[in-house]
Amino acid sequence: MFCLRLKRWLQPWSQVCAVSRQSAHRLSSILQATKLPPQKVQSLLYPFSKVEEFLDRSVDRTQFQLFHPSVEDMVQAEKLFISSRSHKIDYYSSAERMGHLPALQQPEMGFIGRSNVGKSSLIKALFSLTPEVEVRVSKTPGHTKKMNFFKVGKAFTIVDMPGYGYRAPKDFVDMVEPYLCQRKNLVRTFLLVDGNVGLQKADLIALEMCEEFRRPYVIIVTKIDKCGLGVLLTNLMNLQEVVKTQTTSCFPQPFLVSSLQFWGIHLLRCFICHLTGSIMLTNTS
Ligand SMILES: Nc1nc2c(ncn2[C@@H]2O[C@H](COP(=O)(O)OP(=O)(O)OP(=O)(O)O)[C@@H](O)[C@H]2O)c(=O)[nH]1
Ligand SMILES: [Mg+2]
Repeated sequence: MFCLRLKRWLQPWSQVCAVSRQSAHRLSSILQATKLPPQKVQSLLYPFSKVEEFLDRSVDRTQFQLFHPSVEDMVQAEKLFISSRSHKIDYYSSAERMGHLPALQQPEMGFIGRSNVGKSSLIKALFSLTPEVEVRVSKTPGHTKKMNFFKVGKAFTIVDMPGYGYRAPKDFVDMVEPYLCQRKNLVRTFLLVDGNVGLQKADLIALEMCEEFRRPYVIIVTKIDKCGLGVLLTNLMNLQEVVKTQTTSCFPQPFLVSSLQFWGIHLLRCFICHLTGSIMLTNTS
């Protein structure tokens, strides 16, 4: 029974992954995405819900409700990611240390993770409906050297951070730690973990740091188009065990994404809009 369900689910997974780069780009708009067959739409919009049934034994459902907004909520959220004259989305400024931080008051969302985990690519995917916003990505780890602030109208700011680990900037600790710990309008930290390799030592150190700051953070599992289902499930089970036993400030639901295939991007846009109070959810069941 388990294998049958697994097989059934594997099919849309591989099919959605098989879309070309060009047609994948069309999926960045929810109206286009919902034209796919229903099974594919589910995988694209709610990737965690699709794997959750295989993780049942490790998920403690008593503590929280899965973030599972309706498609209508996602449509509302998507509007915030489209630039207009009255709602300008743009790169705002960069900072190398606390003294350089922009004096913005609106809620901020900070993205951290190991070099090359896909932070900039994820932000680029979030802004894909406003392609004039330039977010630089690179195959070479250690590409992003400063904290880059992207202003989303008056609603919120998204902050792309340098990566930790391999080729991290020399002043990484002086730059990022005080920001994460002290920035008043930082509403959420998103800690990115590579779905293909799972939690690494450097990720556990970052997790410990987030715990120490006692500010709410959320784990995002990246590059899920790259990994087989078995690898992904193993890494997710390990992650959930760590979250359950070693964290108190971490949101229990990981967000699964592929920035190239747009898996989980619509859900994440909606979550960001929800966290920043930019939309009212119609349905959270
Ligand atoms: N297959 C796949 N590759 C991805 C995905 N996201 C990012 N990548 C690739 O991973 C590499 C690193 O991406 P970046 O977004 O620059 O990573 P980063 O975390 O910003 O890296 P630093 O700025 O160096 O810390 C690039 O070659 C991306 O194309 C994804 O969802 N799927
Ligand atoms: Mg980067």
